[in-house]
Amino acid sequence: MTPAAQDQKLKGKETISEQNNNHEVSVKYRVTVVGSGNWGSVASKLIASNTLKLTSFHDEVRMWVYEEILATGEKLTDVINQTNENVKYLPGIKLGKNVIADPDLEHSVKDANMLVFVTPHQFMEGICKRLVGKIKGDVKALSLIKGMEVKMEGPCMISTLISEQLGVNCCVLMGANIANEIAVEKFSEATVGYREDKEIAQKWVQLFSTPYFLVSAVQDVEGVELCGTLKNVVAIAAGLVDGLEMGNNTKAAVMRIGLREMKAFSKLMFSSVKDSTFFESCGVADLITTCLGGRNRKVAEAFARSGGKRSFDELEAEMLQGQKLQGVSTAREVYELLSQRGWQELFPLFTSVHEICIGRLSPSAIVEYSEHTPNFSLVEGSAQLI
Ligand SMILES: NC(=O)c1ccc[n+]([C@@H]2O[C@H](COP(=O)([O-])OP(=O)(O)OC[C@H]3O[C@@H](n4cnc5c(N)ncnc54)[C@H](O)[C@@H]3O)[C@@H](O)[C@H]2O)c1
Ligand SMILES: O=P(O)(O)OC[C@H](O)CO
Repeated sequence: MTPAAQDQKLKGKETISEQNNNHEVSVKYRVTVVGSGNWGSVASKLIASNTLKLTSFHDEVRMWVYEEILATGEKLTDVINQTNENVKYLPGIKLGKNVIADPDLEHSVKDANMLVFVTPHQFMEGICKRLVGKIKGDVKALSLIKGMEVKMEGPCMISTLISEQLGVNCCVLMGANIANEIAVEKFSEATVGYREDKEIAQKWVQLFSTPYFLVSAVQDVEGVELCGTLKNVVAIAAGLVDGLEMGNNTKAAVMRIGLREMKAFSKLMFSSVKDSTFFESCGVADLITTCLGGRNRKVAEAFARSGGKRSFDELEAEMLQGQKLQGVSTAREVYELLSQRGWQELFPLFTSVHEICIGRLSPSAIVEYSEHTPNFSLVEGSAQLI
């Protein structure tokens, strides 16, 4: 049964039982979105359109905003609540009157039983620390965050960070999802990754699905999350290729090699990762859209055009007006894991992206073969490891 049909059935039940003065619908979920950047704002809009329609959710969607003062001197939160628009991160789009911006993190989550996390990944450790002991006992979490942390024992996915620090079930939602396109309701797909509880995954599917946003669920949290995370490194490579004006064949080659490295790396880190996940929206589709139209690609192109003379930080600040890249830090994190294991040569694309980002190699090294630069043909070696 589709989520819409499920809810229709639920609504039917409620009407009938209301007439009988016997409510069958007892649980109403309250949703808070932690994060309000470009994707955070679009996610709030999607959710808010559904909570109005679905009887098992409270209408109001609370959105935690990392407060900032705009050039006008006004607080971003006040402007969002007055205009119903995130004028900084998603200008021109109405979020829905039932989206309430809240600058107080602890206050924004206190009544929620469904928490959607969508901030740049580097801020999540601090956010989780602040939330310990501040959320309800029965909370379910969903991470839309593409990124990971590196610990002594290996990669720590953001969903694991959330689960472990807050003691909650955490699913993920990733996909070919350039936020500005979904904001204007262009058709897209997404993948929910879940661990064991299919019912919880279906609740997330229901909360996000619209006729223009098709969501499906797969039982592979790490696979889905690693796809979303690692494609940002490949997007940097694609942007470098664009900046070097190498053309479509080269870009396609970089995408193919990148996909192989994504799969090999994911399966080496988590043996549970499924091959089929790479054919979902979170896999090959996200890789394609990011390499064609994402922010990582755009800034990497500018970096290559500057001959590597301008830093990613400088270009990010100039070109993205407060939005954040995830690919450069993810390349560093992946490199750390590869170095810990002595695997750099098995992942030449991931390795060279990091070395280019830090200025150790020139941007053109992404397509050069020499004894001093990583040899792409070795990518076959990484495939043999799995
Ligand atoms: N934008 C997209 O198209 C898109 C699509 C899918 C997934 N994602 C992923 O969603 C996540 C969030 O990205 P986004 O696009 O919503 O954000 P963004 O890059 O547009 O905006 C940056 C956000 O970080 C906030 N911020 C700045 N400093 C902070 C701090 N110290 N603590 C907490 N927050 C701070 C800003 O207020 C802003 O909300 C990322 O992991 C990204 O990869 C983005
Ligand atoms: O703009 P990017 O490069 O952060 O990519 C955006 C989304 O992840 C695409 O699905």
